[in-house]
Order: sequence, then structure tokens, then C-alpha cells
Amino acid sequence: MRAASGETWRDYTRHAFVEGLSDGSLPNAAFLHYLRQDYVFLTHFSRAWALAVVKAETHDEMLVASSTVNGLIHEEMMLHVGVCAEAGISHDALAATPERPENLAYTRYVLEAGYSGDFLTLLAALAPCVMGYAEIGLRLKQAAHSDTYQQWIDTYAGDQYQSYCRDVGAMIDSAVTRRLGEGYDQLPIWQSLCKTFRTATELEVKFWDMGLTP
Ligand SMILES: Cc1ncc(CO)c(N)n1
Repeated sequence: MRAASGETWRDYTRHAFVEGLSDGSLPNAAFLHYLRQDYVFLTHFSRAWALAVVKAETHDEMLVASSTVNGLIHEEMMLHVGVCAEAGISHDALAATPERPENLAYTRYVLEAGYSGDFLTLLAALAPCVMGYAEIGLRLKQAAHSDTYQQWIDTYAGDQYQSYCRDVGAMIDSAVTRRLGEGYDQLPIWQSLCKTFRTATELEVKFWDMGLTP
């Protein structure tokens, strides 16, 4: 799916916002604005992963989907609450953040994939988020020339997040072959799943664009 998304994957994982996190040149106001939007994003994104629990077929799929829901709500969202609290933004203020249209477009796209699509369509819409941030986190950990955004980088490069990413990847692989068989990439449905993945990746690019325009 990543290979089929072409340039878009690079636009997402090498975005100017990401490079600003890496070298510390990202203005703090842009970072906090992004974090506030991302908190709202994660609220809806957790709901979309909860739909994956509902649409799963096996206990293994349910285990991975429910762990992801748990990680999003108990860990990733709490990181945002903590960083914002240090910057003087209360939990109430964070929850009251007005949602930007770019944010709304992305999360509702993913939720809609879950409401009207099957399990694989939902996973194709969810995958760029988890996979992309894990990839960005690892690269920045190796390349970062500044410690300004170290906590953010460490979160996504850390063992916990990387292990979520591996579990989700393995679960997607087995969910695809379970439903479509080994020759999955010869089927028309595969093209449609790749298109969903690519659209979600484009919406990640728009999310970073939004981050740069507080
Ligand atoms: C927009 C966006 N994509 C991916 C992640 C990773 O969970 C995130 N926190 N926010």
C-alpha cells in the first residue's frame, strides 16, 4: 500500500513540519496548535479504532484493535494533555479546541470508511497514521539535530509505539490474506484498498500543512 501511494508517502513523512521537529526550527506556537488539533484528532481516531474492534472477525484481530484503542486513549492522548498542561493549556481548554476543517476532513474520512466499509477498508484508512508516525519517529531519533521536540520524537521512536506499529502491521497482513487469499494483490479490491490508503496519506499531508498555519 505504501509503495502504491507513490510520492504521497514521501510528502507525508518528509513534510516541512516534520523537518521543523527534527531541527527544532518549528515555532513553539505551531507545535502547540498542532498538539491541540491532534488531541481532537485522537478523540475521533480512537473511535475509528473502536469500530475496528466491532468489525474484527477473530480474537487476534480484536486483541490488536482493542490494545490500539487503549494506547491511543490512555497513552498518546495523555501525552498531549501533559505537554499542553506544561504550556498552561488546561485539559478543559484542550478539549474545547475548535476543530479545523483539515482535521475534520481526515477523521470523518476514516470514520466513514469504518461505518460504510468492511474491516479491510477501515484498516487501509487507519494504517498511514500508525505506520507513518512510527517511521517518522525512528528517522528523527537517528537524524534529529535538536532536542527541542525530543519528547515528541521519543514517544514515536519508543519501544511502546514501535511495538504497536509492528502488531498492527502483522494484523493487517494476516487480515488481508485471511479475507482475500495469497493472491490478494491481483484482485480489484486491492486497488481500492490502496486508493483508500493513499487518500488517508494525502489527508496526513494536509494535517501537517494545517500545523504550519496556526
Ligand atoms: C494526524 C495524526 N496522524 C497520526 C498520528 C499517530 O498516532 C497522530 N497522533 N496524528
